[in-house]
Amino acid sequence: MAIEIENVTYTYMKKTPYEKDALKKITLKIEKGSFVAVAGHTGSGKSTLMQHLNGLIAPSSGIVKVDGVNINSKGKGKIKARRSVGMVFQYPETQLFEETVYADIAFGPRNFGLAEAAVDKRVKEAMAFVSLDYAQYKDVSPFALSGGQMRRVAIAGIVALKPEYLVLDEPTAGLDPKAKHDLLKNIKDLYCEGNTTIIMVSHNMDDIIGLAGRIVVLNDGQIVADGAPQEIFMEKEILTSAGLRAPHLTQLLQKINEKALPVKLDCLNVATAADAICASYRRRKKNA
Ligand SMILES: Nc1ncnc2c1ncn2[C@@H]1O[C@H](COP(=O)(O)OP(=O)(O)OP(=O)(O)O)[C@@H](O)[C@H]1O
Repeated sequence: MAIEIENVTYTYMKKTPYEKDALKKITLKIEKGSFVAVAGHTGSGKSTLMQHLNGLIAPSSGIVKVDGVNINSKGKGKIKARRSVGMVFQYPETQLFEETVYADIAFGPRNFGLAEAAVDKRVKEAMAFVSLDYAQYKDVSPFALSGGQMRRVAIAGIVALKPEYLVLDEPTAGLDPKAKHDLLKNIKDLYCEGNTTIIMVSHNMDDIIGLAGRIVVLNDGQIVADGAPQEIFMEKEILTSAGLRAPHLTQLLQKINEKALPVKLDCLNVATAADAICASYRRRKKNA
């Protein structure tokens, strides 16, 4: 089971002076159960690629399959396959439209034909996921909330659909540090529950470091790197040309390595980095 993108090309405004090849022969397989980050500079094609995953955009050429079904074909399985991919857009709060937080989050599950008791359960779970108190916020207008709270309502609306594949297009953009920290933690918890494959767009390697098991780097509509975070963070040239930087932890280890001690650079958290520094320091002392 996977999302498979095969030789996908997408051109905006074809046959006009503004024609733009946003994706150029992209081939990518996202296995069910994985957490994949998609990174790249602004305009590299990340959002365009994400919108292909649930059929919002059909490729100019190439194929997108979800669990083996071509989601742009005329076949029967297409709607079910598309529904298994939930999409949280960049600035999803612009898509809120109902009169209360409850109604907004309940809209999708109701539309899927769930009974009211099941809808209610989904709304409560989704609000807990985004850390919005049910009793306090359920009857509030989404438009009376802060930007960060509106974002959480919009994300809850997608989470309530329990998609098998959850696509998050820069979910932390514009959030304050606490809201960002909470949201990333909740995304991690959701992934750890084990039922959701996550594809998350981010410019920020510090957001990605503790989450994704794989990073795909886009540059000018093409995949320029694809691998485990430890491998990608070492690719200084590729990252720089894609307008990205290694996470602060990796940069710190690189500096220590250049200036003081030979340390392992592929540490993904502070605890393993501290162990690597201490081990190297002990070796040096022993050999002195
Ligand atoms: N509706 C559109 N019409 C014409 N060109 C577009 C349209 N949407 C995107 N583009 C162009 O396609 C290219 C890829 O855009 P896309 O939004 O996919 O990039 P991105 O990597 O998601 O950028 P960002 O990080 O700023 O969201 C850019 O050059 C952009 O200007």
